[in-house]
Amino acid sequence: MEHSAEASRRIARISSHLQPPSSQMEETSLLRRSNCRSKGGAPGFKVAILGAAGGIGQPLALLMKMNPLVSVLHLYDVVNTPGVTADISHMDTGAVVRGFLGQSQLESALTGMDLVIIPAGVPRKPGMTRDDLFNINAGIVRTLCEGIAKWCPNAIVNLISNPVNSTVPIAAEVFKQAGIYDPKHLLGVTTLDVVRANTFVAEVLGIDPREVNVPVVGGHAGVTILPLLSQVNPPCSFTSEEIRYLTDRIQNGGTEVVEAKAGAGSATLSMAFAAAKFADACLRGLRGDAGIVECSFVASEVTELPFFASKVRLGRSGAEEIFPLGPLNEFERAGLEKAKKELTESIQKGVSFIRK
Ligand SMILES: NC(=O)c1ccc[n+]([C@@H]2O[C@H](COP(=O)([O-])OP(=O)(O)OC[C@H]3O[C@@H](n4cnc5c(N)ncnc54)[C@H](O)[C@@H]3O)[C@@H](O)[C@H]2O)c1
Ligand SMILES: O=C(O)C[C@H](O)C(=O)O
Repeated sequence: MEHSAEASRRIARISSHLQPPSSQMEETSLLRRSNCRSKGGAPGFKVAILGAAGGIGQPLALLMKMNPLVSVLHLYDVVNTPGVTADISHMDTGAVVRGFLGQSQLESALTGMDLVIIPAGVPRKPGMTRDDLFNINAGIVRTLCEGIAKWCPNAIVNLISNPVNSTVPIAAEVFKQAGIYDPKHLLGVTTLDVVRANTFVAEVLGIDPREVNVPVVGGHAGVTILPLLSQVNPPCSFTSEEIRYLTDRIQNGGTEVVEAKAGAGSATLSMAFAAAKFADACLRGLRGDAGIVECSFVASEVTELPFFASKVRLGRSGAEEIFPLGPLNEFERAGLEKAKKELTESIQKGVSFIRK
């Protein structure tokens, strides 16, 4: 009785639920997703994360799935996206999540996207500089940007992969070669420097970090990270000892995390928080909200360098306005000269990688 044909069919059905989920989950359920009544068409923006299975990518995927402005979330990586996608897709928030694995699925991952966030690439280990990542990450960023140029040429791009001071110029050159470059669409993510600066300044002042806003300009590596402590909001003053301590801690915040992780990578959780904050600002800008201002490493005429991080106003077409640096004190002017010297080389290295 128990071994009737019907019982065998039931067992087969149950075990089909236990198979590892595919990226779309369609093979594993009796009711296929395509047969569900959901139209998956809630209003909102379509966002892709490239490198979504990594240390930053996973918590960033979680945070973007929680963002009410996101209607569709595409998770792309060269490994492990089926598991990450199955996991994130069970969150009862609005965004529909789809996973994509490997180069052959890059086209589907990118087609129709409004915003592409790129944390793909290798992180630092103790003793390394961000520039030591160039040889591996430059090629990864080039390939992914070639895909963006082909399949979502109008998307806003948030570039996280290090060295940001070189990967943003690489992306710009790829887009120029493809004939689709719009400088307003390409934004290097330096939000973690601002997030750290707000935290460390708040600690020194003994106030809530959510009430602090520190502009951080220049770039995203060592001395190119230039906190403008004379322009902190709310206005405040520091002793010269506090200025030296804060500048050093903000410039070396990344290294502080790399050393504490002792070989297990660099900042991932605070970075996912910062990237989600910046992506949300970009989406609010795309929606047409007024007065959205964030620091970002963008094509710029604020200095004589072709790229520079400073405050930008985000709008429907991306980085719509780039604000000048404002008055700097003597300490900051000296810091600016050091930052520009290193930035010039990093930018040139990125440009040459594509033009060579
Ligand atoms: N801009 C910033 O402030 C900031 C902060 C922290 C880390 N980062 C940088 O972000 C990058 C990622 O850091 P992480 O800790 O998440 O590293 P990770 O190694 O944990 O994750 C990187 C992910 O990228 C994926 N990947 C590799 N090649 C790929 C490709 N061709 N296409 C798609 N995905 C690919 C890997 O499979 C992996 O899942 C590093 O370069 C790191 O230095 C930048
Ligand atoms: O420091 C790193 O290598 C990662 C990142 O750029 C950071 O600032 O934390």
